Formats: sequence, structure tokens, C-alpha cells
Amino acid sequence: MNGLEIRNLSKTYDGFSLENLNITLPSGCIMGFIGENGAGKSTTIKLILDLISRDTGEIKVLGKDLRNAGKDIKEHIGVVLDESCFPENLSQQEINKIMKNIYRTWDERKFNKYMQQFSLPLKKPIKDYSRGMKMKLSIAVALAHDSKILLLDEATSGLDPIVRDEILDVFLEFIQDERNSIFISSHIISDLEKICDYITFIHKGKLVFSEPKDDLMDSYGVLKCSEEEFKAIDTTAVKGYRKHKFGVEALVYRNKVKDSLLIEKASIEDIMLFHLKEGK
Ligand SMILES: Nc1ncnc2c1ncn2[C@@H]1O[C@H](COP(=O)(O)OP(=O)(O)OP(=O)(O)O)[C@@H](O)[C@H]1O
Repeated sequence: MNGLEIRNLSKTYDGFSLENLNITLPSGCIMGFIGENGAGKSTTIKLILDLISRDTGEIKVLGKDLRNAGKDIKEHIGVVLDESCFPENLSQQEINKIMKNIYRTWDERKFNKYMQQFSLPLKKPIKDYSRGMKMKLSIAVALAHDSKILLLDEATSGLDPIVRDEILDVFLEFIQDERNSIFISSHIISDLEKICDYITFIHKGKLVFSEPKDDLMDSYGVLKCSEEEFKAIDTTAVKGYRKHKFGVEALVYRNKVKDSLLIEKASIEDIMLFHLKEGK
């Protein structure tokens, strides 16, 4: 079964449209969701959760449309949005008590394990937490109710590199169970490159690509060459380029460029940035 399926999803706001989005996230996989500020990532995640209403299209989470799914399915969806939504005067242990009443699937032992692992204080009220501490609490809650899918909107922003690395390990551990999956938006593309199986890129509300990370990294390379060498290349081999003082840097399809030219590995960030420079 797929963790997430989106078919022909559209939503229009005054001055912005998310158009005809199609995404499939198989179980056992992590999908990174990337795009510039205002591309439509949070809108998509809110649409998936049915927090806002879609204009057209189909969305299935764990095989069900959340518009008419019962409470059961929601117990298995872990969500972290980019701001904390817990009452600020409560401590982690008070949150624990509340969650026990909200989720039949609440696993107190697991929650406490994460509280220890993330070094979160037992009694301090959340209002006195740092931003990173609030994020860690939200992630622990998302993981502690037998979630089968995590929907994460900028869940690691504001965390330092050491904590982020620790959280990425927690995510990798989570998908060891092949029934589980993760859909995560982030501007920290190097993090996504480390853990994701699929990368989905949207730009101005439109899907640019949604593909296995390894396919993207195998297909593209960064060519560094002189202007003369660049002019000699088949234009269909070039996805985007920039000129600088010493020549040209271009994102190219590896199999369309002759072997004698030096092609370096392209990062996901390169692939994203050069797609935006297409034809320039
Ligand atoms: N409730 C709303 N009413 C009108 N426009 C909205 C509303 N919510 C979002 N938008 C618009 O939708 C567009 C996409 O916003 P969204 O928050 O989905 O982007 P994003 O990709 O998550 O950006 P960021 O990386 O900055 O978080 C923006 O132009 C935003 O102004």
C-alpha cells in the first residue's frame, strides 16, 4: 500500500494556485518535499490533512481519504507543523497525560524514551522551551502514537546540526518498519539528500518533478567547462546553466554529454537550483 497518494490536486488562493499535483509515496520510503518560499509546500500539507479544503483532486493517506475517514486512521498519522501547537503552560509530563486520553494508541514508554533521548526537562513549562526543544517535543508526540506515516512541515528547521542528525536517525529507524513512510518538507536540502528515497520539487504551485533520489543523482551531473566547449554541446543535454568569469557551470544529462568532459556529481540542491535557471 502507498503511504500517500495525491491525484490532480488543485487549490487556488487569490494570487496563488497549486495546480494539478500528482504524488505517490510508497510505504517504507521517505519523500522530501522541496520548493522556494511560497511554492505551496505548507498548503499541500494542510490539504493532505484536510485542514483546508481542496478545489479538486483526490488525496489518500494510508489508503483513505481523510475527508470521510474515521478517527481510527488519524491515530496512525503523525504530524509536525512548523509551529508548536501545545498549550504553553503545560510540561512534557502533562502533555503525556493529555495524549493518553486523546490517542488510544498512545505509547507512554516510547514517549518517555524520546523525552530522555532528546534531553527534554520533565517539569519545565513549554513556554520556557527553546524553539528546538519545542520541535523535539512535537516530533516525539508524532512518533509516540503508533504512527504509520509522518507528515512533517519544516520539522527540523531551527535545530542545530547535531540534533538534526539525531532526528534524521530517528526517522531512518522509523522506516525500518516497511509499513511506515515519511513525507517531509524542508529547506535544509542536504538533510533530505541524506535520508530520502524520493524527492518532490514544486515551483510556484506546479510540480517540477517527483522522482527517486538515486535516479535524479544518476541522471544529472554538473559540467564545468569553457564557453567554447559549452557552445559545442547539444542543447537538449542542458537543463540549466550559469556563466561566470572562468567559463560555464551547467546541469546536464550525463548520458548526453561526451565522456571527455569533466562532469561532477550533482547534489539535490544543484538539481533544484539549475532547474530554476532552465534556458537562462
Ligand atoms: N489562507 C491563505 N489565503 C491566501 N493565500 C494563502 C493562504 N495560505 C497560503 N497562501 C499563499 O499560498 C502561497 C503558498 O504558501 P505556502 O505557505 O504553501 O508556501 P511554502 O512553500 O510552504 O513556503 P515557505 O517555504 O515560505 O514556508 C503563498 O503565496 C501564500 O501567500
